[in-house]
Amino acid sequence: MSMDIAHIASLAPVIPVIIIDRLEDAQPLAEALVAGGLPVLEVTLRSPAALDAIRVMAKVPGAVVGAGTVIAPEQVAQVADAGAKFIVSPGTYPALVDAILDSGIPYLPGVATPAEMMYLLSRGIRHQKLFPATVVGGIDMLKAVSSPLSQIKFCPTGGVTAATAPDFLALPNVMCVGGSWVTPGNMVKAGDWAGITALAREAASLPRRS
Ligand SMILES: O=C[C@H](O)COP(=O)(O)O
Ligand SMILES: CC(=O)C(=O)O
Repeated sequence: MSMDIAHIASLAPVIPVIIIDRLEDAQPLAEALVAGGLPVLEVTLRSPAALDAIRVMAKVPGAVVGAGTVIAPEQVAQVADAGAKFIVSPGTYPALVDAILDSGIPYLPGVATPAEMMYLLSRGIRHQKLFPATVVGGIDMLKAVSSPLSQIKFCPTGGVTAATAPDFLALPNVMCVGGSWVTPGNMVKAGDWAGITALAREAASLPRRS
């Protein structure tokens, strides 16, 4: 069954944003996050291992694995081939939107300004990622656009932490948040999967308003 982005975003309050340096970490990391209650995993195309990591993680029971840092139209076929269930981009532009909508893969595009939000609305995209959230206004930005652009639900990402995630999730126009705090590089390097499951469990228990 194919899932739309609203459904995927509804599966957990936090989407871990993951950089895989060693392919052998992919499976245990995905298992640790799913065990902690975070099934939606964004593997960023920022390392040579990323596409293979998506392939490996997609086989982990319960995981819904997407590709992040998709910045060029030609990457869409690559992530589709790897089995990505959704696509995230840090920003957006028409040729990228065209390629991703054509692929039929659920899309969570990054936006930083009302103009970009409105452009995406004009393309029928109501679920958007505010990025880099804390740099472009964070909570204040989300509150400011909540009335004029009330159709949009956001996944703020970039600078969100365990401490600030509850404030974002309390906003009515926030569906979930993204962040790397549940996959600290030192814990991945050390293979501290139990520690990552504990972080994921905390994140998965965060209440959200919408
Ligand atoms: O590039 C940043 C990722 O999207 C996540 O950001 P973060 O490390 O601030 O949580
Ligand atoms: C920032 C992010 O989530 C991305 O690179 O797609």
